[in-house]
Amino acid sequence: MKKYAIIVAGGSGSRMGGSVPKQFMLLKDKPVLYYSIKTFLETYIDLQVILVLPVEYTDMGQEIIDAYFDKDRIRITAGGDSRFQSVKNGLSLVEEDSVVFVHDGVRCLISSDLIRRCYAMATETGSAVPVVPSKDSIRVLTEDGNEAADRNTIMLVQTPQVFHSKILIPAFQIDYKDKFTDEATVVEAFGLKISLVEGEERNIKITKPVDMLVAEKLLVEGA
Ligand SMILES: Nc1ccn([C@@H]2O[C@H](COP(=O)(O)OP(=O)(O)OP(=O)(O)O)[C@@H](O)[C@H]2O)c(=O)n1
Ligand SMILES: C[C@](O)(CO)[C@H](O)COP(=O)(O)O
Repeated sequence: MKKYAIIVAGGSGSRMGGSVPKQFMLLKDKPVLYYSIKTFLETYIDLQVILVLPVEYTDMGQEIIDAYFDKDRIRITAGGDSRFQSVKNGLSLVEEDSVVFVHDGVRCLISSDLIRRCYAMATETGSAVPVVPSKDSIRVLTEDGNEAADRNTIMLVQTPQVFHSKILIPAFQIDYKDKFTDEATVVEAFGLKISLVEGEERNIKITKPVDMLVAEKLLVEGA
């Protein structure tokens, strides 16, 4: 079946700061986004990338494609005001029944193993969402303070989140709600159960400056 990877890179990176959004910052002399695109294209030869970018950074994205990739395998579309809207814009370019990976462009340490694991689960059950356990203790905020929670009941969510297009496209017709921080929340609101897959600790989301340091170190060491 046809495979699409919607790589969402339409955000502004406000928590990171800097002169360009974090997806264009350099890690080992290449943009963060380069690594995410490369791993998907290398994992499956029949996969097409849909790259979602802030409209004002379309040219910068095109330069990355021209410099490193086969332009016939990548299409660009404009991001929206929310991650939800950016994914929805990407989905509008999905042309046929397919397996759709949605991946944060800033999770640049994604591995082919994880991509394949998610694909296997999604083709078996219709969905795949990678998660890792919490290394820290957890506390829940309550009306009168806070209380401990059992961390064994909590999992931290990553991307790629993978679904059949027949599920994801209709699910994204729903009206936006603040709780839609990822595809799993949207598909769940659509009434379906989510299948979890073992994620990877190194599949970090570059969010703050410290994450660039960690990613650089992991890339250098190939760890
Ligand atoms: N309107 C948006 C918001 C986010 N994203 C993408 O979703 C991923 C995860 O989002 P996050 O880390 O929150 O990125 P930003 O929104 O850019 O960061 P911040 O919240 O700090 O501004 C990123 O690859 C980001 O580019 C997107 O495509 N469109
Ligand atoms: C989708 C996500 O990566 C799951 O952890 C995450 O929710 C995206 O980041 P945001 O800060 O919620 O936009």
